[in-house]
Amino acid sequence: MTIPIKQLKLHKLNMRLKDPFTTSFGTFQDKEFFITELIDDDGNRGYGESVAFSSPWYSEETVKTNLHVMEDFLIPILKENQISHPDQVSDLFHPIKRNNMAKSALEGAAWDLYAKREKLTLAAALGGERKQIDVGISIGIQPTVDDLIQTIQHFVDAGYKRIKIKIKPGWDVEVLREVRKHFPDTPIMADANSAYTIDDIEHLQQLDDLNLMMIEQPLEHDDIVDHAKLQAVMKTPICLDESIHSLEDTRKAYELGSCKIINIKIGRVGGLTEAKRIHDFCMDKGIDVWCGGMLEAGVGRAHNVALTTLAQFVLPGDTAGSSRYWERDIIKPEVVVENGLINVPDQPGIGYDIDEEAMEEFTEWTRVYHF
Ligand SMILES: O=C(O)CCC(=O)c1ccccc1C(=O)O
Ligand SMILES: [Mg+2]
Repeated sequence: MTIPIKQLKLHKLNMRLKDPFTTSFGTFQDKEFFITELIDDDGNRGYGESVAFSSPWYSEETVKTNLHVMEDFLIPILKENQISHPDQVSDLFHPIKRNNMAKSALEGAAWDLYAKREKLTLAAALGGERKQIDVGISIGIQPTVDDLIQTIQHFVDAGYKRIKIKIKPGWDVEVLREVRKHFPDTPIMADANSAYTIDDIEHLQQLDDLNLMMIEQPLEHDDIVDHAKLQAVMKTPICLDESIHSLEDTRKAYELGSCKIINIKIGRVGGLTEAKRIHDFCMDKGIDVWCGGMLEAGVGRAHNVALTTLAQFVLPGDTAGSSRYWERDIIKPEVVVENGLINVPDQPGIGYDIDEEAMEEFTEWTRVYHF
């Protein structure tokens, strides 16, 4: 049955992180993003969240390009076409090249609306069965090694099931050696966010002694060829993040042997439909996957929780509790981690309500599009 979409609301929000978060390419303090709200004739509301950052450091998309592409191309496509299932949104957006985070912000709202209309949890609508998901945490580059050790201790005590440490040239082998000394048995991985080149092979090979779960995106964002060369000479599994935008990218990385693990981010791959396709391919080929994060507020976090219920998400992801980044989140209840687990909500759709008061506090403006 056609989903009778009546309105789309685009809310522009701005939220300050509790603490700055530093990666090899820069520091985040404020997060600006869009909440998309699709409303049907029966008054159901589906929500999505955009994940592009303000600057094109992680990928070429930004908050402003997301707005441009949504307003000038994607929203008109949604207005001109009828859909009965969110998979069709992905097909309708296909002629627009890339801009995956803009696509995902709208496709996510269509998935939530669809699930609510069908009275299914988003997890069930996607085919997920887990009732609880394992969570890990991503720790930014710290001022000193002591700060890092203390921060790790804090999150280990809180129950997080694996610790991801951001690295960059000058903050890598020595730091990780020290960390390993303090935490001999903790599942630890490193994320370089593309900070190295193939000339660093010998340097990176030193990480093989540290029993890391994996090293994430050591080389250039668009270089699956050199990642294959690196994987061939390292026993530590390589995980690709920035390099994977689609099922096609996944297939090519698999055929080249560029990685053994894939970090699936819904926004980076253009939405839940493509994320699920990548998941299914990885399941078929025996590639382990986990769900990455983009410093999301509650709506995006809820989408990540739902996706992680799929069977091949066998490794703890980066979807921490709301309080890891936010003083106050925009959903009720907030996402809570206990003993390293998040309970998957059992209400229809994303399964969390919007905290309207919090939304108002963080909303800069709202635009309404009538269908
Ligand atoms: O906790 C999160 O949401 C993920 C944190 C993280 O590692 C990250 C944060 C900003 C940009 C890129 C990345 C990444 O996964 O590479
Ligand atoms: Mg990463």
